[in-house]
Amino acid sequence: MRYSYEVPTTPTAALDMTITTPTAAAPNMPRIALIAHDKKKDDMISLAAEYRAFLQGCALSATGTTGGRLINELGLSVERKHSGPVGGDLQIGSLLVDGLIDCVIFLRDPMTPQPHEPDINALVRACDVHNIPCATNVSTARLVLSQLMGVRSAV
Ligand SMILES: O=C(CO)COP(=O)(O)O
Repeated sequence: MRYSYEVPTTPTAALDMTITTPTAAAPNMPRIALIAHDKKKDDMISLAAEYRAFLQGCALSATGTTGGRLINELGLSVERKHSGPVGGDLQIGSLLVDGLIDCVIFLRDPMTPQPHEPDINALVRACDVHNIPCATNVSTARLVLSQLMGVRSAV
């Protein structure tokens, strides 16, 4: 099977290398990573729109393309890492291992092979190793975000 993602021959020209710096998280501010595969990006935008008011009060990190859409379409403030296929998942994993992520919303596409499957597995494994909630579908994401919202409004 051929993957649809092709590594560009001139990386700086073809890859969006605009990486944003970390959002300073206030104490008790939930730090959430948002990642979606291409066929799940519309779902991510709908989900984030639904929880936009809450997410505006969170420190958000995202892989490149997902982050770009969250910024451009919803006006959210997002620390944007590289795109997933070129290491963005690993960058999110690194934040997580350093204790800088409280929750991962990772809308994976189970129907499409990904060229960076090992990176995806590494991130999900890191969530399990470090006992970080990882929602991989919209229903679970709603449960996790609603729970975080409830905890936050109870503080
Ligand atoms: O590939 C991804 C996750 O594995 C997502 O990366 P993008 O947000 O850059 O599309």
